[in-house]
Amino acid sequence: MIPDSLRQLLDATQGQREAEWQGRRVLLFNADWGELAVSLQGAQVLHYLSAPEAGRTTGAPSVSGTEDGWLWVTPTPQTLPGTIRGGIPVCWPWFADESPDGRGPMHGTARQAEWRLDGVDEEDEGVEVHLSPTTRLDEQLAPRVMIHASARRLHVELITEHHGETPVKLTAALHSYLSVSHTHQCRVEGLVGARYLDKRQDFSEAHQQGELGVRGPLDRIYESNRPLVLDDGTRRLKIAKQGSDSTVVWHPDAELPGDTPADIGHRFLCVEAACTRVDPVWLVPGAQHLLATTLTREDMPQ
Ligand SMILES: O=P(O)(O)OC[C@H]1O[C@@H](O)[C@H](O)[C@@H](O)[C@@H]1O
Repeated sequence: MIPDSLRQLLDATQGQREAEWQGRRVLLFNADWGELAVSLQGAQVLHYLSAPEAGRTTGAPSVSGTEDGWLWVTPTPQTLPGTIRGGIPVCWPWFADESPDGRGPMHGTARQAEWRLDGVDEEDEGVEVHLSPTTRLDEQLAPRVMIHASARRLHVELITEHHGETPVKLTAALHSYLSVSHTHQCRVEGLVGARYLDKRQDFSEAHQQGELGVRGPLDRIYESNRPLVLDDGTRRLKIAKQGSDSTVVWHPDAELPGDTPADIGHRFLCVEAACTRVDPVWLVPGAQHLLATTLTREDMPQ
């Protein structure tokens, strides 16, 4: 689900360019393999659409589906220095309110920060984009983001390197806002039997009974590293991940945040590759951690 203003910028793009959207610098790609938009605020993917869905000829048969893309992004984000709700926010160096002193901003400082483009490697089959923050966000840890988009998949990596002297606890998330026909049509397959903490019930513990059907507000941390399928009745999106034993599933249902217009508030579901209080990473000096998410369409010919 792409805002009209971003759609217009992409339609006016041939190949690669930088533009301004909602006061942020954005990298835009409109190529034979598909479309990609990335905000330099937060190194945040805002939009991805594969070529077969856009009806382009890449050798792959075209498939039905919304031409809106796989991600949802609000058309009315907070003004700067506020953040953009949607796409794939990078939550780092902590998830939710798990900052070391408990007082840091929700989901860390990376998504608000300015990032720089370190390199773009574009080929006929797709593009690889490398980003790092323009300022130091942590005393000991340094993040990098790599985004790879091609005709059939979107892959995002968050790499954390430890350049300091003492072990550091890291929590993080790739907080994907996935575009869906309606939240209440969604089924998330692959969590059967998984233990979860229910944030809406004061982190009470439970186990997933049957496949997860979304029918109301949800804020859960599942202890799971399994690949999932999100089926919204119109497409089956496969969500795989690396370096993560927490899967967060979130939608506020009717309690929509102020930056989310009511008419599109049920057009997303967050399914997040995360490291949370369930599986914090203890990084030692010299070590690095890779958190990654890979989206493909299960119902698209490979
Ligand atoms: O509004 P934010 O800061 O983007 O957070 C949205 C949600 O993100 C989810 O990851 C959390 O589990 C929720 O508790 C939170 O409300």
